Amino acid sequence: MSENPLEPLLKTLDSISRCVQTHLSRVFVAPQNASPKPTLLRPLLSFSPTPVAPDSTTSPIKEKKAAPLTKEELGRATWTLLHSIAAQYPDHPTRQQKRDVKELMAIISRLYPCKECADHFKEVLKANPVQAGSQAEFSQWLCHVHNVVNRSLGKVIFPCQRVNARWGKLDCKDRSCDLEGTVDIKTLTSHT
Ligand SMILES: Cc1cc2nc3c(=O)[nH]c(=O)nc-3n(C[C@H](O)[C@H](O)[C@H](O)COP(=O)(O)OP(=O)(O)OC[C@H]3O[C@@H](n4cnc5c(N)ncnc54)[C@H](O)[C@@H]3O)c2cc1C
Repeated sequence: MSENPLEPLLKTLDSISRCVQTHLSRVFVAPQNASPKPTLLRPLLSFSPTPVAPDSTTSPIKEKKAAPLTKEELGRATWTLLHSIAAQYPDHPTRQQKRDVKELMAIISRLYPCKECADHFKEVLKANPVQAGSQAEFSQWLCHVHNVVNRSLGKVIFPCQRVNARWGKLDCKDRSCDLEGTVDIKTLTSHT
């Protein structure tokens, strides 16, 4: 069996490291009867020939095992984005914002990464043209088309009067996430 030629050296360095660690812990760290945390006593440099597993209690990143998204996960994420856009949509959108929202729906119906869903959504849009004259109108329209998709999949119909309770404005400090729309002319005249 071939042995790593550096093995004896690594073992020696490891023993030295442990000796120094024990000595320093007696002199500097451990008061009488205290049981110091082992992590505090870990040597700054370890020469252990076997790799040390990362400490799961202190490692900040816990990666999810990579796996392709399912159609359902993609759907939930997309509806979350769309209902959040609707919740943040201004009460008095600009002409550009109205155009953008129509374009967004048209793009989703062409590029949504599930072909059968995209094709079905094209039909849904044809039968239900986008209504985005205000926040209330757009969020109700979106709720309705989501229900059309729900119905086609045999899912429960969502009560659209509860859409703002389910998808309220984002929790951003001082409403800093709100989109700016046009100035409300009625509000302006009532202040003059
Ligand atoms: C544009 C689009 C088209 C799709 N087309 C298809 C398709 O053809 N075939 C297919 O298999 N899948 C399709 N999907 C995916 C499908 O709609 C669901 O997202 C998926 O099946 C997961 O469903 P879910 O029950 O977890 O809740 P989802 O339908 O994803 O809803 C997420 C959450 O939104 C809330 N919600 C539900 N309904 C409404 C509503 N009407 N208004 C407001 N909030 C609501 C509920 O709290 C729910 O938990 C499509 C998704 C999108 C975005």
